[in-house]
Amino acid sequence: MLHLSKGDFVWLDTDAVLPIGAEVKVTDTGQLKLIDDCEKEHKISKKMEGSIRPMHPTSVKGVDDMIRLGDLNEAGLLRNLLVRHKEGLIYTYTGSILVAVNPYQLLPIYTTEQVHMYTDRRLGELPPHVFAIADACFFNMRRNKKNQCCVISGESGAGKTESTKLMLQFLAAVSGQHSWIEQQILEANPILEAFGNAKTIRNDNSSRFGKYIDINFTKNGAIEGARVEQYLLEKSRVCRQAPEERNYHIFYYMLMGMTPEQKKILSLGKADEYKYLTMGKCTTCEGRDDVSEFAHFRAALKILMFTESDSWEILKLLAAILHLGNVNFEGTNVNNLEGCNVDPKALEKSLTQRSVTTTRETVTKPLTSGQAVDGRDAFVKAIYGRLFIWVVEKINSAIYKPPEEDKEPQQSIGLLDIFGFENFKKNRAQMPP
Ligand SMILES: Nc1ncnc2c1ncn2[C@@H]1O[C@H](COP(=O)(O)OP(=O)(O)OP(=O)(O)O)[C@@H](O)[C@H]1O
Repeated sequence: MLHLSKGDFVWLDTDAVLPIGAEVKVTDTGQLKLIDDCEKEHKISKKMEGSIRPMHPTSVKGVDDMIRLGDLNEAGLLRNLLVRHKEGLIYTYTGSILVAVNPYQLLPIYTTEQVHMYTDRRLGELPPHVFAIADACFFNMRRNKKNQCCVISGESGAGKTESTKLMLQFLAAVSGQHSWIEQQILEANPILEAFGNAKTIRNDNSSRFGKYIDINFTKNGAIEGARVEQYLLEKSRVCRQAPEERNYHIFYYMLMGMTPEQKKILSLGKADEYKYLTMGKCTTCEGRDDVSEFAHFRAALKILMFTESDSWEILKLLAAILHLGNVNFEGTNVNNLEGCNVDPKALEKSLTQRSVTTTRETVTKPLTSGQAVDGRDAFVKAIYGRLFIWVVEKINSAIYKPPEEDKEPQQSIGLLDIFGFENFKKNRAQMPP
């Protein structure tokens, strides 16, 4: 039997998949016992002999670079993150990879002082931090004259979007210009999030698309422009949401934030009046203020050079989507053929009939109400998808400055936000072959 004394740390096999860390303590009667990392008590018995192993000293208090762990296995990595998280340390290195554990609270570690502190420092010189990674990208790009790419991955709600924004914030700060273009790049986020993020059961601000931001720098390291690429937007969300989930933020923003006059022109009411917004039986999101988010979104549109007319066209299109979602199709039976009706006539024709053109003739067939609903939803998803692409193109036209011919090639840092894996699986069908 392992000789144990008070204060020792061990790995303990339990029914769980992985061994758990435990500390040796003394009971009131002077016996030794184990308290595991989940605060569960275990009596020490002869039977346990095979299920206890000594813990390497590096795993006891944790290390800031997991390459240094003596117990370098899955349990060791997870315990290291746990120990550090309990101390409020959310960042840990594994070599040049940064692991971030979502703190779900605002920590005072992203201040201007922190930006200065992490600027021009070698990776590992200071405690692990997302700013250190951004600084390493910037430094390597400038010193080696090579483009850099940073991959930000994790499951939904892990903190990818926040980390991407923090990296952007750092790069904008160290680029040192504090110019219009930097503000424009930062303000592209609220627009992208309005159209591409939604409340899910795992994350109140879940990105439902993948994003690659390429930030271009002059040879002196000043931000010159950027380009956003989007991929695999979850279009099905526009027509359907799972319980307790919402449609894209933009719909709720506009219904809460538009003036009564604007809403009257577009015949809009409250969110709970629209089928497309109520599938998840959830139209509000605790902690999110749709009114102020809409104001921020409108301000960001102006910064990204969307005209008043652009903004109004967007709102009109979104209103049309909401109205279309409320169209009902009544099943009918004409000449023994199942069909459906809507009003007014023109809409009825386009949504309730299907035309097939052969080499010789065009045959028009009525759709059943189910087919009409599917057709309408497919149409709406296509419109929203096009709108999203258009918005991204418009953002790029404001922030992307193609390199001038006679100038040195631009250097760039790419930030790839690989969104939640379940999105990827859901949208794989939309991927090009
Ligand atoms: N560094 C951080 N500091 C404080 N809060 C954070 C941090 N990172 C994440 N959060 C919190 O966690 C929430 C979810 O994070 P985020 O949206 O970045 O996740 P995600 O990985 O992008 O998820 P998804 O794949 O669903 O888009 C944020 O809205 C924020 O409240």
